[in-house]
Amino acid sequence: MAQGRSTDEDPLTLAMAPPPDETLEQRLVREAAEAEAKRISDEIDEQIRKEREQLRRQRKPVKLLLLGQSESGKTATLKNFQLTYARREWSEEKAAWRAVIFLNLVRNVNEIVNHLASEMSDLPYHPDDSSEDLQIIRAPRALPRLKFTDKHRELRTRLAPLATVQLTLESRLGTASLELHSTSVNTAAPFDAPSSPTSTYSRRRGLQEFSINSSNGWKSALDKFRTLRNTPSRAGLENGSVSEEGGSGGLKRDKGQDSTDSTEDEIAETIASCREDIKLLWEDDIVQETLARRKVRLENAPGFFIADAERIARRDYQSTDDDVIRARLRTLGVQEYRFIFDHGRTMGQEWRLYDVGGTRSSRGAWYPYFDDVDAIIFLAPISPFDEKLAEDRRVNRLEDSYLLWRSVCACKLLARTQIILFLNKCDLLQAKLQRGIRIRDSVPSFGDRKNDLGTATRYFQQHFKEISRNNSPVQRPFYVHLTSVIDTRSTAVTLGAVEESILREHLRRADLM
Ligand SMILES: Nc1nc2c(ncn2[C@@H]2O[C@H](COP(=O)(O)OP(=O)(O)OP(=O)(O)O)[C@@H](O)[C@H]2O)c(=O)[nH]1
Ligand SMILES: [Mg+2]
Repeated sequence: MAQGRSTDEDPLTLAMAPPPDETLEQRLVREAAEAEAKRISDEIDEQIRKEREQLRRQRKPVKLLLLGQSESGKTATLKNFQLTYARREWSEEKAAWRAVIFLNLVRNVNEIVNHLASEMSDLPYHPDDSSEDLQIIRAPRALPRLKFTDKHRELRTRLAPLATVQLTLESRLGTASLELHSTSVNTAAPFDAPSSPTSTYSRRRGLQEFSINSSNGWKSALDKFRTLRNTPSRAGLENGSVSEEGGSGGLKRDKGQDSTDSTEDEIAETIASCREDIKLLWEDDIVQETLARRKVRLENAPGFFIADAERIARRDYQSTDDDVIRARLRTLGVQEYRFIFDHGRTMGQEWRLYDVGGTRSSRGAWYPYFDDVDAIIFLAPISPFDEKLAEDRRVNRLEDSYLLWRSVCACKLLARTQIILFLNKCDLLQAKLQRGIRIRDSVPSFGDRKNDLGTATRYFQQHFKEISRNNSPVQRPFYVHLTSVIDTRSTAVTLGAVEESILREHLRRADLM
């Protein structure tokens, strides 16, 4: 039976068997073809194995930490990620930002009304020294009194209800809606303190004070206003803030929801009834002169919406993408934001973004997040080269960013972590330079360089690069982007590059494990 074939062998085997009268030459050709077919089949198997492996590794979430001083644009960057890669969550959350936009608008109005009231009563004014943008402000000689009329008195009276609206919104939105105006922390990077027994104690205390808590972040602040009209039930991932109890700031209807909805409607109603007066106030020449004399530049401050009052102060106002990106609500503690990308190269991949509070007193809570993070986006706003920190008026904002950047680069735990620098608020920098503000007046080392955007960004970029080179424990590539993260289109392009670079690093790290 050695040569013979059993007649009950299956037809396929018989069909594939070499013909009994095969010549040597034919056999060689057949065997070569079979070897080639096997090679191709093995290659396909290997490809499938690799793809499976890749999928397995991709399933591990990509962890991204957003760092930078307060008002640097961390939350605005997070919103851009959401807008670009998680559109469903974005559209669910968008409506909830309406209350914040209302608060921002009402604050603009009340701030102006307060300045108007004290200028009308000739009260002495001590200007906010957070900006040194004083070169084009009034000459030292006494200026003639402004010619206020009944119109200004009436505007003040008719806009008075907005003071109550502000208080209602602040109490609803909680602590996050209030900016921090002082701190006892006087270092740029409190996570970096030497570990003496006292500092360990104070660090632990700091961590307790600022531990992640679902009840104090912007997400939970928004939850109170979240409108659930369109909220589908959410299986699987939820975005939410981490809490020690494992709670989530995700989409939950709280008991007060109905009353919240009606309060928000009433607020919209009150604001809408003031629409014409808000416009009159903002467009009034005497009011503008009052603000100029008092060195108030609302248009450069976060949450500037009064110029859009015509559109926003309406009962049926719905937040737009751009408004949400520009809305200002401070981040407290550390907010974890999870989502599965529905777009881009990493479609289907889970990302976890950590958005932190950036004031000096919040930075003590950052350290635990340095472990096991794939990448950091460090935001350094370069427009406030002539401004002071809100929480410590002695400290120049740019100087604070340099110190913070140095500590992050020098941190041993981050020695092998990819850090991507966003030199942010380039739009505001350009506006400042166009107004004739000279960098060298606040940054002497800038010297006689040209006072234009290109020269300035190159100069700042070089400075950050040197700090990284001189302080990183292990040499690391310097990734930098010039950004204005309120510009959603250009930011989407930047995030595309960032996504790719982080993913590459994520896969490389997974390979090492
Ligand atoms: N014009 C302009 N405004 C920006 C830019 N980036 C951020 N903003 C605005 O600046 C304000 C502060 O930005 P946030 O993203 O809230 O700052 P943050 O870093 O999260 O601040 P904290 O939560 O306090 O740490 C918001 O109103 C933003 O819309 C920018 O590039 N240009
Ligand atoms: Mg924030």
